[in-house]
Amino acid sequence: MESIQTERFTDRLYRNVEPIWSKNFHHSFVQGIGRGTLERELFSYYLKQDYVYLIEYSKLFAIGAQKATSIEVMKQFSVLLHETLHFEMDVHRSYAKSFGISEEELEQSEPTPINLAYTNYMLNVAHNGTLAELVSCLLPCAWDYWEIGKKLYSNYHNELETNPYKNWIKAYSSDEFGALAKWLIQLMDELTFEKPERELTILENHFQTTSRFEFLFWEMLLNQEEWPLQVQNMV
Ligand SMILES: Cc1ncc(CO)c(N)n1
Repeated sequence: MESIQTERFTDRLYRNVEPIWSKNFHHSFVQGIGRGTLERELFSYYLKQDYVYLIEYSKLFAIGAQKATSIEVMKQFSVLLHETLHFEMDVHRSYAKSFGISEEELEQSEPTPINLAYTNYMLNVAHNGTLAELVSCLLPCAWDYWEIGKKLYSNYHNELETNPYKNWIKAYSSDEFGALAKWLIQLMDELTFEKPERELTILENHFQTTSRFEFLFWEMLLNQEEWPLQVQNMV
């Protein structure tokens, strides 16, 4: 007799945001990274904005460890925190170094309104919501970047050696980065097992919202959407 495989919650999440993730992959900023044609100045801008994004994003892993109810889950969040601060942000730091941007300059980048809205949304949910809500917010960041990395690698691997962004593509398509995303997917399925629809809908909404923020982030980078009305600090 055939066993009936019920759909995992993360399959449903994936189906739900597929049109958004497809737009993310086809975004001209992302394709510019894949082809290696993205202007260096725009990539530098990305490095700075993404660096301050990652500082806030990595705090979600610390809050995840705090909200975990088992040592296994705590350990895994501490691995995610470590890997983000070291492995992932090292990619940014080494690109910045080769572009003549100091670590201090990276850290002091002023987040744009979209960047700030995105990290604040996630941190608000992380502080006030359940562990499942926290995971549903950060999952598109890890999972969609992995999808983008894998697809860029498979579409452009022939030209990779001459692509200035090859280390970025290699990092996000790597098995190491994939393993972190896969663990979060598995955790999402465990945390939602046999949960009522009313709770699942809330998670689905967070997942959609942060998937849309991913799109807005690429748009913001391409158009360099800064704050209006620049002000100077008084010294
Ligand atoms: C905006 C953004 N989303 C996701 C990731 C992947 O961690 C990243 N580096 N930046």
